[in-house]
Amino acid sequence: TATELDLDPFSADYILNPYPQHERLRSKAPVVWLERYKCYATGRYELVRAVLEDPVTFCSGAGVGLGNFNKEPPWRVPSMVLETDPPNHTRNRAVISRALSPATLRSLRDRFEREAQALVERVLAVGGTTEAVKDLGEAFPLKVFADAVGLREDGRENLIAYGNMVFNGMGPRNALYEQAMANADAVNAWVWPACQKEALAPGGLGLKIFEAVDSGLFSELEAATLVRSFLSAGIDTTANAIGLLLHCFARFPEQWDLLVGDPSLSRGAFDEVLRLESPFQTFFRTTTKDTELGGVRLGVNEKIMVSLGSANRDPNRWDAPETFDIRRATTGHVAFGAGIHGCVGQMMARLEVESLLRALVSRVRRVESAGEPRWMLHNTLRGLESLPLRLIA
Ligand SMILES: O=C(O)c1ccc(C2CC2)cc1
Repeated sequence: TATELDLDPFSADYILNPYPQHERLRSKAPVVWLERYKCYATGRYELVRAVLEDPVTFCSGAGVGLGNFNKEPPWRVPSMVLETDPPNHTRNRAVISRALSPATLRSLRDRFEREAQALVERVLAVGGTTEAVKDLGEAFPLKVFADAVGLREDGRENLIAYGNMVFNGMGPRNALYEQAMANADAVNAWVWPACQKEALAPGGLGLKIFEAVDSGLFSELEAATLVRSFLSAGIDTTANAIGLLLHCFARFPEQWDLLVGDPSLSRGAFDEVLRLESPFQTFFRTTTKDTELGGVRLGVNEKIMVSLGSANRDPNRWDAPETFDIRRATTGHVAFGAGIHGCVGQMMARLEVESLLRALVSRVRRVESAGEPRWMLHNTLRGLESLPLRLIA
């Protein structure tokens, strides 16, 4: 059976300084047993990929958090993409993938770039000091992505709260989970109506999903649930990624200089931020049979935690994994997951972040710290609670 490791990935100590813990996880054994959470865990790049790329042995239908839907009911109606397995997953994901087609993304680029430029000008107009998580990280996706989906303008702050419910809800029933769920009813009272056909603006991604209803593929309820996936996955993830990106450039100004000198490095820069910081830290899968991984025997219907954060810094896969190098060859990082559940919105995320990054690079010579950043305590996402910066034009 698996070697035990006394690790608490959901404790403040771990969250505030995860890297020594990742090293303990990788070096103890290929796969360990966390008695505290009664689940397996691995942080090794090769084994994380092996789990994510074998959805038959390691399924998503019992949830991708610590909670096992075979043992306890989920807090919300399961996602038709994230929390399903083939064949339903295949059919459902195709609808979302089609709505996020390259043609659709190309049609959004100008609007995203204009919004990014306007946002950067607003920050510079007040002297360049900014609370970057709120003013840039959250503000940008809440505007451009929510507009692209066709969401109502009022009440969009609920999307941040809902993302916290979705992602903290993937952890154990700890204080972070309970805090996130504190006003679940009020947040759900905004989110679910916002996913309905009559609430969605013409020409948006939301109504594209409802077109699949017209073709008899899905019910209205299913279409609304698919739209809910946009609201669940498309805001907090990107918001935290933007905060982490700005934090990286504030700490490594020579990398900013490189980018200012060659803005075409923007795409690689975003992927390197994702590899180094992994905004989405931990995923779970559930074993569908007795199996073995890395030579370790695993029982059936057990949860296994895969640490994306650890895999993206595994020294057996990456040279000098703790350095931030925007010219690094980042192909193969698992910040967007891997395999059939690999992030279906990653090209949207890249369009958003590159639009913002190019707007910043064209006007900002230096990204400087303007005070001590504060890390967010969160069961699943890695991000900053506060990031005071000064953008020097
Ligand atoms: O379909 C959903 O609701 C959904 C929620 C969260 C994610 C996380 C993994 C990025 C993905 C999908």
